[in-house]
Amino acid sequence: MNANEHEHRGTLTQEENTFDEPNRSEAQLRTFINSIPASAWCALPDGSLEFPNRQFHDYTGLSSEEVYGSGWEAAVHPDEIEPLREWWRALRQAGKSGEIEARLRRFDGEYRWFLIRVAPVLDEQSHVARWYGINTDIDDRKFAEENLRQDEQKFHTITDAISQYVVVLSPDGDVLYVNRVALELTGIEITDVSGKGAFATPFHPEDIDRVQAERSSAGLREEVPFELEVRVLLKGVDGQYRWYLMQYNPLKDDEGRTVRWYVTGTNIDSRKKAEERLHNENLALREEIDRASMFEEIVGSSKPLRQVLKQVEKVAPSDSTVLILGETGTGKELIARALHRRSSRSARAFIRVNCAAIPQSLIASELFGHEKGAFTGALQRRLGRFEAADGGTLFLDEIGDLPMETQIALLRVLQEREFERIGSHHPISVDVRLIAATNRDLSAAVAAGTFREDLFYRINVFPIELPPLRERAEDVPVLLEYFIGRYAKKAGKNIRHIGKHTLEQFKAYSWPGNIRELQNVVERALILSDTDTFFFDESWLKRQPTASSKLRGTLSALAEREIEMIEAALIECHGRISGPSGAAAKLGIPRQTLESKIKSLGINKHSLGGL
Ligand SMILES: Nc1ncnc2c1ncn2[C@@H]1O[C@H](COP(=O)(O)OP(=O)(O)OP(=O)(O)O)[C@@H](O)[C@H]1O
Repeated sequence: MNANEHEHRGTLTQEENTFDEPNRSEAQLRTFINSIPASAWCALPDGSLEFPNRQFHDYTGLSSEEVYGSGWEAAVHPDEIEPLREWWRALRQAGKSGEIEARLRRFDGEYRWFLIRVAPVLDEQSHVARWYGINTDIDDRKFAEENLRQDEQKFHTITDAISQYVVVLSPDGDVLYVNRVALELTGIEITDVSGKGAFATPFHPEDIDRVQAERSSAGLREEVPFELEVRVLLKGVDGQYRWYLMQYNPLKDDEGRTVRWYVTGTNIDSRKKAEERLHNENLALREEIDRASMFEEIVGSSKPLRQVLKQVEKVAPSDSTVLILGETGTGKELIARALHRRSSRSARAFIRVNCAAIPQSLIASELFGHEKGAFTGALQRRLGRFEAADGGTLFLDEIGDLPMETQIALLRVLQEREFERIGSHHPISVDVRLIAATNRDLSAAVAAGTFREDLFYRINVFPIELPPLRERAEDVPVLLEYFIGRYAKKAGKNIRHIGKHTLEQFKAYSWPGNIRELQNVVERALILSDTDTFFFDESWLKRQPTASSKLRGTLSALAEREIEMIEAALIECHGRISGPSGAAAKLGIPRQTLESKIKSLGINKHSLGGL
């Protein structure tokens, strides 16, 4: 095919047009055209009608003389004469085939719709030699189309009056119509959402894959009603998405084929938010139940404790980040809960994360959550503790144990108040008050390069230092009484007396495990006691004169601190050294190192393990 022929694709050359071969007579051609069961005609290169067939005459009722030249225009509906002339002129100029729809008057005066199709026949010089046309009656189709259009128009008028989000889809799910309410709510134009795949324009980017999968698998393919939940970006709510329930209903034709989908959207945002809140609160309640002991009061009236409580009262109602410092078992978590309870967030979740108890590789996902498939083993999307604490308080216990990369992520949340789930690029903003606690010396960790300085300054907004029990020995009797009361009740026993000597011993003891250690001693004593006088085995406090304690006078402050930390860890881990719940893991040092330190510092691990 040469270039010229390309240009005239859809036209016939004289060689191809068997009816124009020189050896065929004009009469034969006319006979043939007359036998075509449709209005057919032939026109000269200038467009003037040369020969209309019999059906043309029969339909229009016009004679040959009347239609020759441009006389045929008499059969054209007045509204279509101008567009038809224009189209015909353009076609002749271009020398190309074309088609147009127009109403033509029947012999009885009734107009019907026709599809007029024209093709030129070219001579050897590629000039138009003739135009051949055929007019096909499409009135029934046009009528059906018009009915449908009117029906749809009526439907649109009705749906526009409905104060609900309504969208009409094609059987494939392409948007055909969006009602006024939906357009106003989303602020989008119908042109933004019409066409393939554009249905998701106002949807939350995180929901699109799921919606697409639910629509095409279960939904549109099955051709039965279905519904899904999606977040929709609404105009005028400051870039916020709202949860909508989308209900899809198919409209079927007489043969049961789906011709349209009607989708209604209902705002379910408050229900979803309430569900989320409930979920958070459930989490918090579960934590509360797990740690029922946390409902107890803060016992003690020593000056150092009163000072702490004064600070709690001052800072609790503010949204400031609080850093609680203190040795293990001094009541840091108790104080964190007291801060939450006295804040305006008290009705919302208090979420605790023990950074030391979670394997380092999982801590980021625990805090920020992850998407399904974000890493091996991430079989489900999981919300992180930050999201769970939204509106409430997040308590990061043992913050000094946070790995470096999580420290960076945490710093970002504190600065920008947003984060991404692992495996997602979509930022999530949360409203969380942070309370952190540590028994480590964070400034030393900063100096040693294991804790970020910028994060330290971020969390050290309002530090509260809990004194160790040995510095508030005057609280020991009241704490002892308090724990005896509690555990006697639990053990079904009645303790009436505490010996003077017992009290003195308790007050003199250094309590490296602080209040937790005291609590454990009382619990153990109550289990064993069978009289109404509080009795305990003195060997339980024998740590005081152990080799480690004896050495204290001569050891440097650093070694003393080390001994305290190791002893406290051993008490907490019930004397266990290795394993995930052992003292080595708790201190974040290898087992062998801990073993050799215990030996070199002369710590008696056996006397510490029993509690
Ligand atoms: N002032 C107090 N009155 C009554 N009970 C207390 C007091 N302080 C601490 N406790 C109790 O002592 C135990 C240890 O307290 P908590 O867990 O708050 O200490 P912590 O400093 O957070 O310990 P760790 O550093 O090991 O996490 C808890 O059972 C707590 O209820």
